[in-house]
Amino acid sequence: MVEVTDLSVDYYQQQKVVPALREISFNIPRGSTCAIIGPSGCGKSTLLYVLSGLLGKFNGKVLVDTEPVAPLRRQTALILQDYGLLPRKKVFDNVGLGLEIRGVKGEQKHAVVKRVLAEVGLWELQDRYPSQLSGGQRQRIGIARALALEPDLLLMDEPFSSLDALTRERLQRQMLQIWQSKRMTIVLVTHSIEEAIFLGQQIIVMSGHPGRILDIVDNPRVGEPGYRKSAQFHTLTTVLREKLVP
Ligand SMILES: Nc1ncnc2c1ncn2[C@@H]1O[C@H](COP(=O)(O)OP(=O)(O)OP(=O)(O)O)[C@@H](O)[C@H]1O
Repeated sequence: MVEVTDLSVDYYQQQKVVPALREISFNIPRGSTCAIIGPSGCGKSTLLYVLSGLLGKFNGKVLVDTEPVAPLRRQTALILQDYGLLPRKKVFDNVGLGLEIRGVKGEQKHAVVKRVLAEVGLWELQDRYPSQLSGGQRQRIGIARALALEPDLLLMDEPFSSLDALTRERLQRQMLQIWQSKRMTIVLVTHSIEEAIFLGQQIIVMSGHPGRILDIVDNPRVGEPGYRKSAQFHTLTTVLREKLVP
């Protein structure tokens, strides 16, 4: 689904080159999950922006569903850290925003918004404004808005980082259920080793700035009942910690 070959990205700041990513190569099979983890500033968000098509200036080859990555690809959804909800629009309209932009209106829009809000368990909050929601609820609304577009590629930039530990675990479980029922391809940027292991069938470990790939770890037990409490989960936590903090 995603094929990245020799990707390098530079930013330019006051005529100085800021190297962000160097010689990144990996593949993500369709319908699988991938977590990207690495130290602050190593280029994780940059990598996600490239995959979303928002950042078009790069060297190397990036294919999404066998096509060169392009902006506004219809079936790619990006969830940013701040959820991107519009404060003056009610939950219903926030969730329906992407559909509106794509020309889906009226009854059809209503049915989709209702379905995805029910999927994240928040249909009853449809008339609230974002400021009237908890952080976890806002995040679920952000997820619902992405789901409304029926993405086959869901990109998430530290989606649960600002939440308390319990809410975070609950939303991780919910994300896993959504993935198990829909089997879209998910790419998740995270600072959390636990989150990477809980959600990423493939874990891309990046070095510090400029970001290179240190290792790609296979994690096939994602989604198995009781995985978080298993010995293998804990062993992998230690392995990843040693890679990140040698
Ligand atoms: N617009 C920009 N201009 C210049 N440099 C930038 C720009 N955006 C990001 N950078 C630099 O590129 C590098 C990668 O940034 P990026 O935000 O992708 O890292 P990150 O791994 O997501 O960081 P964090 O984990 O702290 O969110 C950093 O060193 C950052 O300072």
